[in-house]
Amino acid sequence: MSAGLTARGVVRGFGGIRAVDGVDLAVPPGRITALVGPNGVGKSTLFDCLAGATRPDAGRVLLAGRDITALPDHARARLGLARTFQQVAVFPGLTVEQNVRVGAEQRRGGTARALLGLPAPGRAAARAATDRALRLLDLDPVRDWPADRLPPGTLRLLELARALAAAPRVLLLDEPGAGLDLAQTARLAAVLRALTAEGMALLLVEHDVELVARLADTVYVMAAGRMVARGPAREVLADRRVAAAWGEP
Ligand SMILES: Nc1ncnc2c1ncn2[C@@H]1O[C@H](COP(=O)(O)OP(=O)(O)OP(=O)(O)O)[C@@H](O)[C@H]1O
Repeated sequence: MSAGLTARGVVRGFGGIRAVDGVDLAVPPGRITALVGPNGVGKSTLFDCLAGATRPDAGRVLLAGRDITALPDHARARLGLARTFQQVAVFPGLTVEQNVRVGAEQRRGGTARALLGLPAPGRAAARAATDRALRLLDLDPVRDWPADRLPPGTLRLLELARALAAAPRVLLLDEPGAGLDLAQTARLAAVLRALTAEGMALLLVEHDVELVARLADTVYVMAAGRMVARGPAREVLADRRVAAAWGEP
């Protein structure tokens, strides 16, 4: 049984297009895995199959050895899988702190308990998880701001903080570096390293080659729905064929 998240032979088509065409991928604990490739090669579709936003036509997705292929995204979240979105998704009317608190509540099944009219247990634990996530992403100074007043880079960090407050075992990040300034990128890199040191399994879909080179342990390269290369970041990124597939000169 392999820990972390694993895809085996995943296929997902749209009409006549096989967006993902029989893909294997491993996202092990304590490592940063990156998925790269030019636009339109199937990265987001594979990401959605892993996160549970869409179902594969064939193949399996395993979380810590358990087959989760048929589970919807919210059931996967309860098992310790969290994700962020390419188009940042936060609650604009809530404050930064309230947004992160939503993530912390998910970790305790708080939404289900609230629906049943039961008192929320472990309120202190949720508060502690919220505070930690806010601190990690340097969001304390803006914790009372409405989310819709944040600049794009800070919004992205907020989305990450909310995912982290749920204390996931596996975290899927869709373009986490997009829109960040240099200081925010450095903060992101430090946080992701710290999380993997604690044993979290991380997958990044990322266009920023420098960020991938700086962070990733293992890089997978997709082209036309298939994996065309995978291996240690330094080797894969130095490969000319990979640079060509990625659209580099
Ligand atoms: N909902 C959909 N309906 C029809 N076709 C789709 C759908 N989603 C993706 N596709 C097609 O599947 C292929 C793979 O798209 P996908 O978005 O997964 O690629 P990508 O590598 O993530 O691209 P990008 O880097 O631009 O996000 C493309 O040809 C795309 O047009």
